Amino acid sequence: MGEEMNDNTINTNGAANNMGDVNHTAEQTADSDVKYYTLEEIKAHNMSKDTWIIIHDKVYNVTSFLEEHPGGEEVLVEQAGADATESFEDVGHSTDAREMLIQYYVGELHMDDRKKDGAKEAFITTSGDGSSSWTTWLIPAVAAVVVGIMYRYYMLEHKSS
Ligand code: HEM
Repeated sequence: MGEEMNDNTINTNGAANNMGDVNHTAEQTADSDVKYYTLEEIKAHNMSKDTWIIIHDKVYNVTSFLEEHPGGEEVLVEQAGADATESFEDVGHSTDAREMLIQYYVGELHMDDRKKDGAKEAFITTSGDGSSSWTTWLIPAVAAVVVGIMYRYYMLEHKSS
């Protein structure tokens, strides 16, 4: 659950997104044709000779980067043709790494293939938190009742002997 929340925060404020957007917007206004790729199209680039990955709904062709990747070629090929956002974020890549993304940018993930947006996930997370705060008082309350009962029994036994 912590991870989900973390992911949301990154989606909203993520340096990669913001930096990417700024740079890509400049490119886009120049020739104003952003390419949108469906998951189906991206999936075709799933081999070491031709490796595309998705990070935060942006599509990157990392074929030429495979051998340079400090984390190794294998991890990238494993994610080839798929969404690597979670693994990319799990590693906690540096700002330098995020800036490097720009040079491999080829387009955007098609709207229909994007996961439901952060707002909905945030809602689920929030309602999840609500139920966990409900359990946070219930558990100590039950524990207190049990301890109370045990104490009474102890006192009763202690009195009679
Ligand atoms: C185009 C996308 C990517 C770029 C530009 C990139 C770049 C980098 C860079 C520059 C580093 C050195 C450490 C740092 O500066 O953070 C690094 C390390 C690493 N990366 Fe990536 N990376 C990418 C994608 C991924 C993905 C998708 C994964 C996981 C599946 C991954 C796993 C790792 C690992 C395991 C390390 C080594 C961390 C360590 O040894 O401490 N990377 N990456």
